[in-house]
Amino acid sequence: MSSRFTVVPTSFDGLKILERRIVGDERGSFHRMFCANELAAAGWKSPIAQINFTRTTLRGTIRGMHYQRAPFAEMKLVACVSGRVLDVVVDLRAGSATFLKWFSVELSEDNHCSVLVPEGFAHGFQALTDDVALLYSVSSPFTAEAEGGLNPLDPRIGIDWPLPVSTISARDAGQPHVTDAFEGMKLDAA
Ligand SMILES: Cc1cn([C@H]2C[C@H](O)[C@@H](COP(=O)(O)OP(=O)(O)O[C@H]3O[C@H](C)C(=O)[C@H](O)[C@H]3O)O2)c(=O)[nH]c1=O
Repeated sequence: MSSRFTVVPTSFDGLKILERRIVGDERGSFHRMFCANELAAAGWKSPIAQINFTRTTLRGTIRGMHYQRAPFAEMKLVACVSGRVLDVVVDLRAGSATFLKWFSVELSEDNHCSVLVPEGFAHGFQALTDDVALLYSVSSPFTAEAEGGLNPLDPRIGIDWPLPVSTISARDAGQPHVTDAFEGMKLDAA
């Protein structure tokens, strides 16, 4: 069976864009959202621990930048199943050549792209249309006590959000800015 995904590497180690191949017929279309075999080859090495669905009502809303500290760090496979978002990740891996650098990709219902985010990244997005929905698989269960966050408007990270922020949670708006003391995530931390 031919591949159901085209895996596109990025300049960030382990961060991949997956283009889902659409199978269509007179009834409509079919595409695979996850495939253990193909995803293992792309770097997804763990069972799926959770699949999350979020709906965001207003264009311009930002959710993020969230991560879980080791040993609860998560891989994420993120897809937009309604509307359009700018999906953004920040590399928090201690010693990474792209430490504290950000990467963005547009995900939409129509472009059939997912982003495979390795452990050690903060993740967030901005809704580019009203009524966006994200469906994303994570490799580690939600662990509130291990949650961390970056301020999505932190000038030191410098994320270039395309729209004025329309809505942001108090929690996200109140996240601390990165200081010189921030050494990043040591993923082999016990
Ligand atoms: C992530 C998560 C949250 N929750 C609870 C915690 C809160 O009571 C409520 C909303 O959580 P939060 O405000 O963190 O939701 P988002 O702002 O959409 O956060 C998510 O969106 C950004 C973009 C991410 O990448 C993370 O996966 C995730 O943090 O759901 C759960 O019960 N289980 C979960 O797995």
